[in-house]
Amino acid sequence: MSAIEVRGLTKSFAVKQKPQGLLGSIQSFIKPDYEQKIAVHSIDLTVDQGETLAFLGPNGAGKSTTIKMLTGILHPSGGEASVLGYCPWRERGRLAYSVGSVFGQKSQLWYHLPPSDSFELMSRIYELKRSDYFSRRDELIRRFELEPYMSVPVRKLSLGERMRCEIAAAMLHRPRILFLDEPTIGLDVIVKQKIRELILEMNREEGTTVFLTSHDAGDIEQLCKRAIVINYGQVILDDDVDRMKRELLTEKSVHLKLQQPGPPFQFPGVKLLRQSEAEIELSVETTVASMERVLSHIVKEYRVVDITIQNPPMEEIITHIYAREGRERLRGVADV
Ligand SMILES: Nc1ncnc2c1ncn2[C@@H]1O[C@H](COP(=O)(O)OP(=O)(O)OP(=O)(O)O)[C@@H](O)[C@H]1O
Repeated sequence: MSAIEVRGLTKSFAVKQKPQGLLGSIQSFIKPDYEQKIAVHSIDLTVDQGETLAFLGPNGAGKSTTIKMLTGILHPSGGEASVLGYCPWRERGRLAYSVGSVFGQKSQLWYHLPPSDSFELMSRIYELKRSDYFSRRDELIRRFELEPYMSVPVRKLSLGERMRCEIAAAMLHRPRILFLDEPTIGLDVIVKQKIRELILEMNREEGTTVFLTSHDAGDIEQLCKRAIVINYGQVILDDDVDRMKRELLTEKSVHLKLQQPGPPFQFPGVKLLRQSEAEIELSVETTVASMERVLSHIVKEYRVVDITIQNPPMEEIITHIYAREGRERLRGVADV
C-alpha cells in the first residue's frame, strides 16, 4: 500500500486587497475586496511506504501548504489525499498517531520547559503505554545523544541541540511517516550532517517514510532517493535523485580561505570566479572535473584554512529543469 496518495490537490487562499491611502483603508474596511491566490494547483503524487522523498521548490512554491494539507492542518480547496489510508483533514486525530512532523522554523517543544517534560506530555497525548514510552525515550536519548539537554529549558538550547530534541520528540510514538519541513535550516555543517545521519538511520531501521522539504541540496543528495520539484504550486519534475544529481546538480561552488597567497588557480573544468591573497572562489563543473581531483589539487597547491562547498541555489536548478523540458518538448515536436 502507498503511504501517501494525492490526486488533484489544490489550495487557494483569499487574500484581502487593500487600496493605497486613507480612503483605500476605509473602503477596504467597509467593503473588503478579496483575490484568490492559488498556492497549490492540482498536484498528483504517490509515495511508497519506506521511501525518502525530497519535496522541493523555491520560496512560495507551495511546499509547506502541501505538508499542512497532508498532516490535516489545512483543508484543501479541491482534490483528494490519502495518508496511510486516512483522509488527513477529515481524520486528523486518528492520523496523528501514525505521523510525526518537524517544522524547522517552528518549535513543537514547550519553550520554557526542558525536553524531558515535553516528552512526558507527548507520551500522554499519544497515549503510549508507560513501559513502551520509557524504553522508546531511553533509546532516542541514546541515539540522538540527548542526555546533557534533557533537563535544560528548550529556550536555553542551541538551534542544533533543539533540532535533535525536536526530531526525537517527533519519533517518540514510532510514526510511519515523518514530515520534515526544512529540518536543517540555520544549522552548521557538522550538526546538519548529524541530523541527516539520524534521519537516515530511522528510515533504514524502522522503515519510516520520509517526506522532506529543504533548500539545501545536501539534504536531498544525502537523504533522498526521489525528488519532486514544484513551482507555482505545480509539479514540474518527479525523478530519481541519482539522475537529478547527474543532470542538474553538476555545478558546485567552492570557497577557499587561504593561510597565505597561492599561485593563480587553474584546473580543467573549473572556472575561477575570484582570487585574492586571502580567498579564492571557484565554480566546478563536476561532469568535467571530479570534486575529488579538484580537492586534491587544492590541498597540494594551497595552504587552506577553510573550505566551503555549495550546490547551486534551487532557483538555478529550476531554470535548468525548464530549459531541459523545453528542449525535450522541442525534440518531441521534431520527432512528429
Ligand atoms: N495563510 C495564507 N494566506 C494567504 N497566502 C498564503 C497563506 N499561506 C501561504 N500563502 C501563500 O501561498 C504560497 C505558497 O506558500 P508556502 O508557504 O506553501 O510556500 P513554500 O514553498 O513552503 O515556501 P518557503 O520555501 O518560502 O517556505 C505563497 O505565495 C504564500 O504567500
